[in-house]
Amino acid sequence: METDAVAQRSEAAGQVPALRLTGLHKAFGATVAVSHVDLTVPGGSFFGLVGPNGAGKTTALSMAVGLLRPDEGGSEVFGVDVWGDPVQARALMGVLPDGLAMPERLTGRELLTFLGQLRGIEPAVLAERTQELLDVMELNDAETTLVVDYSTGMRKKIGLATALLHGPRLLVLDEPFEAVDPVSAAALKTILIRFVESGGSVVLSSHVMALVEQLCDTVAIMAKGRVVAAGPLAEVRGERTLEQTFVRLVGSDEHAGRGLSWLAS
Ligand SMILES: Nc1ncnc2c1ncn2[C@@H]1O[C@H](COP(=O)(O)OP(=O)(O)OP(=O)(O)O)[C@@H](O)[C@H]1O
Repeated sequence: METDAVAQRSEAAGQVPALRLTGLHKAFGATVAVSHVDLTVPGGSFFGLVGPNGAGKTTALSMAVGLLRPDEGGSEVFGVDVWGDPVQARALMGVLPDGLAMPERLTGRELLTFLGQLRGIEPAVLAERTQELLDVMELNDAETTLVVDYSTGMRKKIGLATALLHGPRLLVLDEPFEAVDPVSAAALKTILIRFVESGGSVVLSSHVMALVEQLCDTVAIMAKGRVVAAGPLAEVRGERTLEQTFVRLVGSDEHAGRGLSWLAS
């Protein structure tokens, strides 16, 4: 299904999309990373963005949330222009970017407290949320560990905690499960499912098709900077698995299965 059809369907249902990208375009020199992408994430959906390495997922999500200025096009969060009204747009969303930059010489609790204070969250509410997030993310044992000394998976978890802290309506998560151990991943999945069940919307990018199939109700497949399929999961994959659909649309590597013969010799 074309993404315009998704937009028409959600508008017909009287819903403002959680995220709407229109004509987003970005080139780095001669490399077109994202090519005039239109994408609609319906409110209340659990949206998975998949694509091979270099497809443009991180670039598209960075522009969507206001971290990277597009060459052309725009992004709206619940109808709020991300570039026109960044303060309101940022209040509506929580973001887990790829390659997180955050104050690192703080413990997890100090980091959440500091960011919560910056966001003007009332002290008692902030203390309660911080404790709850550290509990749920199982970061309590690392009470005295500075974020700079966290493992990659722990950094993902504290990053997700900072994204959730102000109670956003939309979460935009770039590879949230990368390097996260299975036990922590199960906890993160539960948090995200609960978030969507309570009315929140999630957009996540991932390479792991099984995970996207398990969690997401709506998906988009990107390749070479373009969206090649988008819509409800069941419509995009049809009778196939998402992985089969992905390989069919994106194309398998013609070199796969051949070459490197010296490895077996
Ligand atoms: N800052 C940059 N400078 C130059 N080229 C860039 C920059 N950021 C991204 N690119 C290029 O843009 C293209 C898209 O990259 P992007 O990181 O958005 O893809 P991706 O789908 O997130 O990939 P991956 O799954 O490997 O993380 C790639 O060709 C990449 O090399």
